[in-house]
Amino acid sequence: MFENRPDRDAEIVLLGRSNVGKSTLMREITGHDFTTGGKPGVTRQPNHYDWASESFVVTDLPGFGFMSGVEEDRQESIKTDIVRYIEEHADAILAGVIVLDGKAAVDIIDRHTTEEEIPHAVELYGFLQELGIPPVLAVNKMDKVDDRDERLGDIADRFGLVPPWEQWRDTIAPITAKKGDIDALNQAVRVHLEDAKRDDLKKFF
Ligand SMILES: Nc1nc2c(ncn2[C@@H]2O[C@H](COP(=O)(O)OP(=O)(O)OP(=O)(O)O)[C@@H](O)[C@H]2O)c(=O)[nH]1
Ligand SMILES: [Mg+2]
Repeated sequence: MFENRPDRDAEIVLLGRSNVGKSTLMREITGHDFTTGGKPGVTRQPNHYDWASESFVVTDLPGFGFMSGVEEDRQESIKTDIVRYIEEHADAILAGVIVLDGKAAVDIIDRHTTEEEIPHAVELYGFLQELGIPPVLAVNKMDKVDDRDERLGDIADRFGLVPPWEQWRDTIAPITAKKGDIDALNQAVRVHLEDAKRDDLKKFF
């Protein structure tokens, strides 16, 4: 179980498969350097960044899905811990940012869509909605995507959002975290902070 969460009454969480760029995005949001790496499974415990003055914390959760050198049981238990964490702190969480690799996401989702299986990211999206947490899809690594609108339209479709993707700017945010281009995400998060009547936190995004 994850146990190092600071006691704060407002939170934004970053979720997503390993290696999609969660910790890189965390660095861009907070200005603080978190360990990032080329190998999946770098982050094993949540990274929390909190502002004492505002009772606000941003949390970079460990990646789920395939992690090199991590046993399957361990991967399953990380997933269970993530689900429990979200359930436990649902009242505080004002948005759940699901980070996707813009270039790989559609293929990964399609590969895992069968009669018995829902892809993790899609499952997580529905899970957040059930708990009343607004999900935001941060479509990262857009620097590697050439057919931008088509790709974003496919991603919208896979999450049950009717294309064109531009109708869903509160939910779909194309970004390139590595280059600090995260404006679309900041805008989406600000909308949800406003909805939660937490305009005081908009200055962080
Ligand atoms: N091309 C490109 N690469 C990126 C971008 N953002 C992150 N990366 C790279 O993707 C790799 C993984 O980034 P991390 O931030 O460590 O990913 P993570 O999701 O935290 O990974 P885990 O901790 O393993 O779950 C690193 O090599 C980053 O430099 C981006 O916008 N574009
Ligand atoms: Mg990480």
